[in-house]
Amino acid sequence: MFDTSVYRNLVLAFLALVAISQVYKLYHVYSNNNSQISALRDLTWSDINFIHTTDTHGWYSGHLNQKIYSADWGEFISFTSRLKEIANENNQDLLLIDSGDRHDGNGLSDVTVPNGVKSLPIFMKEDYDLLTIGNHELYLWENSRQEYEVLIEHFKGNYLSSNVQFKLDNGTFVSFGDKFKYFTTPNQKLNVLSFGFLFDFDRFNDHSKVTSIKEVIDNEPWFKEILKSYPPDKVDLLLLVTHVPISRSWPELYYLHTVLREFYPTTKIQYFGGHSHIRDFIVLDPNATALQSGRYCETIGWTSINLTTEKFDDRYSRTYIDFNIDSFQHHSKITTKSLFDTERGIEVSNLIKTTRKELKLNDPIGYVKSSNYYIDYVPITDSKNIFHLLTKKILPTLVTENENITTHDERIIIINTGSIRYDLYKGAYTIDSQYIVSPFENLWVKLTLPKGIAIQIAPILNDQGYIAKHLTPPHHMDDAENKNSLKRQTRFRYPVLDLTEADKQTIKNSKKKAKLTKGYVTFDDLGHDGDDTPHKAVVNFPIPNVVDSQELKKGTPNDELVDLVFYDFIQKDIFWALQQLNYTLEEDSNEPEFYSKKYLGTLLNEYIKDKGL
Ligand SMILES: O=c1ccn([C@@H]2O[C@H](COP(=O)(O)O)[C@@H](O)[C@H]2O)c(=O)[nH]1
Ligand SMILES: [Zn+2]
Ligand SMILES: [Zn+2]
Repeated sequence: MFDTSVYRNLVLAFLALVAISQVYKLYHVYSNNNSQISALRDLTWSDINFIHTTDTHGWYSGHLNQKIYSADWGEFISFTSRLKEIANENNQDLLLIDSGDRHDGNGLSDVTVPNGVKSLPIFMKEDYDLLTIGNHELYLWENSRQEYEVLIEHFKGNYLSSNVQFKLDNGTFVSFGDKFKYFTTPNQKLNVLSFGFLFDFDRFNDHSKVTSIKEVIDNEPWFKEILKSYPPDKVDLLLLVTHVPISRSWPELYYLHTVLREFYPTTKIQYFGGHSHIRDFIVLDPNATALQSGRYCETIGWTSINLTTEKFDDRYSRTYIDFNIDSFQHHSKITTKSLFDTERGIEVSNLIKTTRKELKLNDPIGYVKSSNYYIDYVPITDSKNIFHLLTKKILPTLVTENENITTHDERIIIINTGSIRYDLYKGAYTIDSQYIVSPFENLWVKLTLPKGIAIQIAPILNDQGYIAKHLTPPHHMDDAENKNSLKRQTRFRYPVLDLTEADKQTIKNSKKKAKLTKGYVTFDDLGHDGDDTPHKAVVNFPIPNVVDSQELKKGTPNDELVDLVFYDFIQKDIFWALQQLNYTLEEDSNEPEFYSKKYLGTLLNEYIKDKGL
């Protein structure tokens, strides 16, 4: 017989559990006293608030061996959902924005053909309000097609591109997404006019086209017509979602700004930038600022605007949020992980796990035992520098796959340092590590040159006079031109040249706090309190545009013929250097010959698998 009192007790016990869990939830949601995360700097909320990502390059699994960037895309989705809840409760607006470059740099995005097939559906689980295209969506046609057919289809009117076009099968060029968007924000009912721009990129595939911002403004009547049809009384805020560095040394946004100010003398303007992979915030004038939010899911950018205050100091805030769960929970004010996670966030985290398994991203190929190898935390000549490793050990293992070419006893191999994207960490080396270090599967090509000429190519490409923006690692782009504003650089540079006394004190203090983790210490136009987590600054040593591996014999004459091997990606630059040397190639050898398709990532794999590091 069924005993009703047992049933009643069970129901009561269940109800009691529900009640306890609700109280527990309320306590954790509203208490913010967790000592582990209380050292963080809080976000400043205002009328309108923004979460900005840029240059994610497929890092949706998070950084598996760096705790400070270890959250995954599912956790990011939970984070933004929690922030949206806060915004709605307070009748404020929160918009999510992405500035492009969504693949090339991680196994999750790059191991598939075409790359992005598995990672973009993960990226797309985030509800972006506005997004735009980066140059990495334009190197290869299949990536542009994917962008056009999958992303734009999914994000519909939120995908903005005012200066990039896609060529349809019938040969007509159409905009990548929409050229502009005029909308009203859900809570504050602000009228927003927005555009999407890419920097003046000239290496797009032949199914796409980039028109420079200047050309759009000067030669395409549609742009000014839009500005005229939305006069200042119809626009509370202009949003420029761009894949353009916001630095003052990059003129494109400043040209755009001058023109916008002719039409909107005092309207609030907010720029979002990308491409140079740094944290930065710039004040263009009292009513216009620009935010750039780093790279590789290391940073989430936050900015907020108070639209009514008279005081400039209260008008803007910006925060660079470290991509980890402590930061996310701190800013969401939810200290318990299980209460922080949303159903959708958990689903996406699970999707990442199963995709990684399917793509075998965690399977070890070999082990890096001896040391970490850094891009710029140690000087280029240090044995722990990755370029030292590549030029001394890895590149010499390259052999030609072309039986039909004549090779010579001596050889120089040149790589652009920008082709190496991240440090190589001690521990299991996987297919993921391969793409993290070296994602670009470019072809090796060869020229035959007199030794005296070949040895001068790398020094010419590294000469201060040659600002090879497309060769340099992205976050070093500003260095050459920005010598006078080193203190505004995203991390402390070495040597630090022109710091003020206050800056020096900050460095001293940050070094004193031994417990701080190493990471970004950002100097921007609002000071140096922008990083949500105070860090111990890391030192970044200078890196040249290119490095070379020289297999040369001592004493051979300068007119001895040698092989100069390089990626086809830098062919134009090699030819430019030859021109500087007044060297003319023989007519029958003025096209580089195919040398090998075994790109650097594969060479690194084979080396680690066979010999170990
Ligand atoms: O095939 C390629 C494509 C690109 N690179 C390097 O990447 C940067 C651009 O990276 P962003 O993320 O857009 O800043 C470019 O300057 C090259 O250094 C490459 O080496 N090979
Ligand atoms: Zn990028
Ligand atoms: Zn870019």
